[in-house]
Amino acid sequence: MALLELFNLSKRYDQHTIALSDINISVNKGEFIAVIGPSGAGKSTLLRCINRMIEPTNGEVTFDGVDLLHVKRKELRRLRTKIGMIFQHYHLVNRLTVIENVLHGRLGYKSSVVGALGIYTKKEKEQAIQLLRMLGLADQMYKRSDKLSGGQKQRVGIARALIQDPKMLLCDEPIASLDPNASKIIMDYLQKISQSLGITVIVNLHQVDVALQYSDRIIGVSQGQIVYDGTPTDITQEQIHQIYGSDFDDLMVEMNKEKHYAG
Ligand SMILES: Nc1ncnc2c1ncn2[C@@H]1O[C@H](COP(=O)(O)OP(=O)(O)OP(=O)(O)O)[C@@H](O)[C@H]1O
Repeated sequence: MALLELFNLSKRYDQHTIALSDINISVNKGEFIAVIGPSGAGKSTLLRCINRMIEPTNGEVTFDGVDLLHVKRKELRRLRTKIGMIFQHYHLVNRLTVIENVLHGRLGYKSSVVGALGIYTKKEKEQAIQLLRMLGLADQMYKRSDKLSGGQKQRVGIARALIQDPKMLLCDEPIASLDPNASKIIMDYLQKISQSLGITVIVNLHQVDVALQYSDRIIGVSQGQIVYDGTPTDITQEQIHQIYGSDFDDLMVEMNKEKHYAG
């Protein structure tokens, strides 16, 4: 059985903006999927419709056998703990320490009172420490989060998502604010997490070369529709051109620049 299925998923923001139309995707456990496409194609909307951060206009989202669009609030909250989210701008609480930010990932499991008091079990704290060690942040645990580099902040974001004990991670442009070195570290961690923990990863990316390098499957989105769904080895230059349309030339210039910097 697929872990996630989208049937005819559509999102219309207003009369003139159809961000997604009739998206159909079936995702298996452990898959590493890169969603690529030009700016405004609908990548963010797609990711956010999956966990209902954005309400889809039509269609169905089935996650782990449950119809997500018709569950009650409480059940949605429970299911969302199984879907970790990673953001371009990290969404950390700056004045809190690294470990406190990671523990925030447990809030979905707690009543609002217990959560507001910052009460966490010994087991949760041990798990936070273990995750921070795994992500190379053992020395940073008690630092304020705003003292970290971008790449370190994103690793805190990953630890916060993992402490939820998720079955799937949705990553919305996780490396768009990072330099190539930090980007590589983050992508390597996401790949390792997917491979060693069997967690499904869906990642929106601007960088086609990164998508080709890391994913098992590429979903190309253009003007709210899927125009490619297949392996990175099968995708042709023409298909990349079709996905990016008039942005294709800029993309090639960017890719060449990155190659140049990488030596
Ligand atoms: N809150 C909103 N209200 C109205 N229109 C929106 C809203 N959010 C996004 N859109 C529009 O929906 C379309 C898809 O946007 P979306 O952000 O999903 O694209 P994207 O592929 O993630 O782009 P980018 O790569 O630039 O982040 C765009 O035309 C955008 O202008």
